[in-house]
Amino acid sequence: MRSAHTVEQVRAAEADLMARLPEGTLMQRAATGLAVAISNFLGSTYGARVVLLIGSGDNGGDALYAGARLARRGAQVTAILLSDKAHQAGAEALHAAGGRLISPSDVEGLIQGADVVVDGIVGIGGRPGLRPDALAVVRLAERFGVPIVAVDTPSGVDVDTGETPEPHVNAALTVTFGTHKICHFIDPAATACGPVHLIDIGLDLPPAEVESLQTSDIRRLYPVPHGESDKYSRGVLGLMVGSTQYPGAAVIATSGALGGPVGMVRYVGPDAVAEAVRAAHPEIVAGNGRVQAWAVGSGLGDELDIPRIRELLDAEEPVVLDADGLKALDDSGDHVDVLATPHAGELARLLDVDRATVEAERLKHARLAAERYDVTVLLKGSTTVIASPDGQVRVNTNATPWLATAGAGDVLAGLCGSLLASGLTPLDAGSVGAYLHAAAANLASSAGPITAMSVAAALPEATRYLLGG
Ligand SMILES: NC(=O)C1=CN([C@@H]2O[C@H](COP(=O)(O)OP(=O)(O)OC[C@H]3O[C@@H](n4cnc5c(N)ncnc54)[C@H](O)[C@@H]3O)[C@@H](O)[C@H]2O)[C@@H](O)CC1
Ligand SMILES: [K+]
Repeated sequence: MRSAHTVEQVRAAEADLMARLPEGTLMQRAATGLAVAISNFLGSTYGARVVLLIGSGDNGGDALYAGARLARRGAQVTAILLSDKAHQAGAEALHAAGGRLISPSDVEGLIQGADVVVDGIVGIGGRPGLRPDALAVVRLAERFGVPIVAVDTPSGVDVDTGETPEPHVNAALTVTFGTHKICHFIDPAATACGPVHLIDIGLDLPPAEVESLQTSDIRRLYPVPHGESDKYSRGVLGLMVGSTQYPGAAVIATSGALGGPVGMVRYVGPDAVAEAVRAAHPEIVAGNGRVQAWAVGSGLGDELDIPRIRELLDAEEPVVLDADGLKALDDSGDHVDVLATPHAGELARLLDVDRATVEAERLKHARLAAERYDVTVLLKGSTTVIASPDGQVRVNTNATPWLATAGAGDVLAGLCGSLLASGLTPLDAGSVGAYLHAAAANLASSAGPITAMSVAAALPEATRYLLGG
């Protein structure tokens, strides 16, 4: 599991460790890792032209010490001082190593000729936005296509929320220390980070508020059948999806469900749709019967039956509630067994705000809806946020933009239903489902277009690969 801690948690852990170590040890650990990461990014350090953007705090200190290391290995390092004060010992170290320190005037030629710009403007002490001098230099780097390596966080983003209300750095690589910060996982800031490289500086951290699954977590959580398993004990999923208006949703969601761990799928819906589902998937059983979980809502269109869905929500079995089905959600009941899977527009309707607000503040709104409706909310998007009513959050960051295609949500609903039916909690089902869905999309896509059905078809192979088969 990758963890993202809040600034407050990081500061407390740093203070604790610093009290036990000689002064400056942590910054040296950070700067050493940063210098190695920049070297690797550059490929060759000797003769490389490195420009450091230096703010007033320790983030600039990290950049200055890393710059000194690079200068000693033959790089031409220039630090642009963007504040009246800069980390003094760091500035002295850079000077002693042969680096230059300059003011931000007349730097166009310097930036144009740089191989890399290192963003040491602000880190976890930063507020959103960039001051005019910093913004001007960052814009120059963008104009000349010079890659920016961000120290700890891309300056200007909101570190604890992943929001980007003001101008900020867009990094080609972010090198962070001790633990991930929330902005590394949650869009739009996560996109501004580029790939994130974590350097261990020995912090002892409390449990994280925000986590992101890795392959080892999929192996730990996936319900792999064993010798005693039969189709019932593996779980039976009931699907109430699709309509005569949208029969394709039923076929696609069924593909997603059958690509998951469930032992059997029952389809409940109009006869004509059941026929279409059976034609595509002869394995399914049509009609009501005992199930361990439901997936409800995708493509119901005008045939949405709110009282029937509310009956399912009130029953014992856990439910994935998708698309049109979300209209049945009310904020009065106890829905802890429900995994709601809205996109930003649907979540906006649930919270009576506009879609752009949800997209700009994804973590906040996923948490708000989880709390208000007492459900686990899986907010779909480039980074998918899964928030449970008890405050735990998981984020999926491995999706390909090609996954933004019609029917992909139906696959996810079926897959998450399959995971719920085989016994996972809504938080685990949502986070494992989002991970596998993205992994299958990556496999099917190989950087090209995909269809929802090709994503569903790639689920077994992606799962086999992740489980180590
Ligand atoms: N505390 C520690 O032990 C360690 C800290 N490290 C580094 O220290 C950083 C935190 O350092 P600081 O607490 O000094 O804070 P920063 O360097 O992030 O910010 C410095 C100051 O900049 C000002 N500021 C805030 N927003 C701004 C903005 N938008 N534009 C311009 N100036 C702004 C504030 O006065 C703030 O205190 C971390 O991100 C990390 O890079 C690392 O060296 C690892 C160890
Ligand atoms: K930074």
